[in-house]
Amino acid sequence: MTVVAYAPASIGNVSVGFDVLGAALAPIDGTLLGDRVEVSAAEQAFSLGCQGRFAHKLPAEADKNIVYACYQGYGEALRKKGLSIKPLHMVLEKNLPIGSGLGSSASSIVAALEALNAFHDYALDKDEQLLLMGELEGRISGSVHYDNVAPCYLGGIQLMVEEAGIISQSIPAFEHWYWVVCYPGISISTAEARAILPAQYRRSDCLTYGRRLAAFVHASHSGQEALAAAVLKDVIAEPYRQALIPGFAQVRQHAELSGALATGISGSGPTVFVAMTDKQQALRMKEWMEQHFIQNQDGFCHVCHIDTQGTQVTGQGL
Ligand SMILES: Nc1ncnc2c1ncn2[C@@H]1O[C@H](COP(=O)(O)OP(=O)(O)OP(=O)(O)O)[C@@H](O)[C@H]1O
Ligand SMILES: N[C@@H](CCO)C(=O)O
Repeated sequence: MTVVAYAPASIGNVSVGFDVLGAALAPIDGTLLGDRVEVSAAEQAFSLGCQGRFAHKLPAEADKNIVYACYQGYGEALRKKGLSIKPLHMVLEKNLPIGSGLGSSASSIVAALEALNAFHDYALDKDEQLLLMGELEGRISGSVHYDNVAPCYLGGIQLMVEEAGIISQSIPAFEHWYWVVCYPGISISTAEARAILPAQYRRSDCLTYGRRLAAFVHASHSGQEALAAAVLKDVIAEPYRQALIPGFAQVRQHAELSGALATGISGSGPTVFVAMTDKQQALRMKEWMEQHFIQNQDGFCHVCHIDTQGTQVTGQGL
């Protein structure tokens, strides 16, 4: 038996919701922008293979790959239920660059756990899976935050609730918005991009953050597109992180002149997103970013819609 799971890239924070808002991405040209993991039956307890465009950037030792931690964490969760993990071989197809701001580790974690769970007849329920995904993501970035794993797993735009036994719930997305996402090719460590943020914020920033996030969620539910776009702004991370991203100010300036709804940093960067409503404008923005923002051969740009499905078990071999 062989199972393959795909898990999409995601935009953490979506500017207005630091650590509590995340959106899954689907390129409009049908490209699969996310990692895939294959699980198949084997003789020995565990082995891991890696392939794909960014496999050479993964840690050399298999036990340093987050997929190995997923195997261990999943086995532990099964043991707590009186079940045991089967002997298996895993293959990670690493399609997302590491330290990109596209939820690269989250994509590996979600694809690995979804494939493992499908391989074990869905022994864990969705909440158990999401809790485990958050814990594993926390091990890499230094703190548990679900804004990549939740949209990657569940799809859509997810709001982290983390109260009353609810981890995350989806909010409506403006279906006709185009999200132009551009990875310039350099890497930024999430842990380091978190370490440069202030430990405390001014009261006025806290009030602005709460007001804009509430307004965005309200506007999304009530279909007020202009209001949603107007409040897509970040006072928590962007003022401190934008200096880490060469060319960010120029992207924003060009996007504003090109009719963009908003520009922001995807997760902890360096990927930048530009939200637009016109497809031709979005395609032109992509071309401009390819020429002016990408720094090396690792960079890429996609025009995306919001991915509504989240992770998918495709059933085919890699
Ligand atoms: N399968 C994996 N995918 C991504 N990173 C991995 C994986 N396995 C181990 N790592 C390690 O985890 C760390 C990931 O760092 P970081 O959280 O900054 O990247 P990221 O998850 O790719 O970021 P982002 O969410 O911004 O895309 C790196 O040190 C990387 O070597
Ligand atoms: N919310 C996290 C996302 C990291 O991808 C951060 O901005 O640090």
